[in-house]
Amino acid sequence: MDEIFFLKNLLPYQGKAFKLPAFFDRQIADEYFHRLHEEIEWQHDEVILFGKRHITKRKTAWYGSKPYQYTYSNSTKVALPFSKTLLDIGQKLTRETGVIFNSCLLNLYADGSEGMGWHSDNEKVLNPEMPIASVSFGALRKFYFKNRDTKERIDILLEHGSLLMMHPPTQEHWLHSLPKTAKVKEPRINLTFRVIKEN
Ligand SMILES: O=C(O)CCC(=O)C(=O)O
Ligand SMILES: [Fe+2]
Repeated sequence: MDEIFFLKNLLPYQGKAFKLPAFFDRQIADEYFHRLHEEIEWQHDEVILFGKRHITKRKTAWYGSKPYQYTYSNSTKVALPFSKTLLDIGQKLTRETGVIFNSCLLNLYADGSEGMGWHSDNEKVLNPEMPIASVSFGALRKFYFKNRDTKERIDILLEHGSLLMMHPPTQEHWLHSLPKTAKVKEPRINLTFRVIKEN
């Protein structure tokens, strides 16, 4: 699979991350934001922390080309079939990157009071040789990488209509997070297209 070779690697070592700030032009990105907002079966996540059930503010959804199961924080989701918009976006990703993504995790952040803590996308079900493609619509938000060993932090911005590609071995060495911020009052939708291992 080809990397987008003419872009600068955002990570100084132990990984590869590339950003296309305007993967979708403004008008198409607006249209996708609205379509996804309406079309996707958004649900609040249930997480169990120290034995206590919590409902997250952030809304999520899990889609795929097969009913793949996905487990995190003690809850298992079964993928819904790719919607029209997700198929369109997935096809464009395949045209531009050569990768066939078979699943997509979606997050809807109502405003800057919602974010995502430090983690890496290294679940066992994912094919570790394949990149993860992160597409963002809506509010401009900061996104951080942090190296597991050196703790070095790399700060980037994820624009409306942007694509962030994270290639192996990024997930092994770098955590990422979406920091909360009081400045952002608008919603944002993020899609991470992934490749689930086939047995
Ligand atoms: O919203 C984002 O940009 C990050 C989402 C993310 O890291 C994830 O879904 O694993
Ligand atoms: Fe992630």
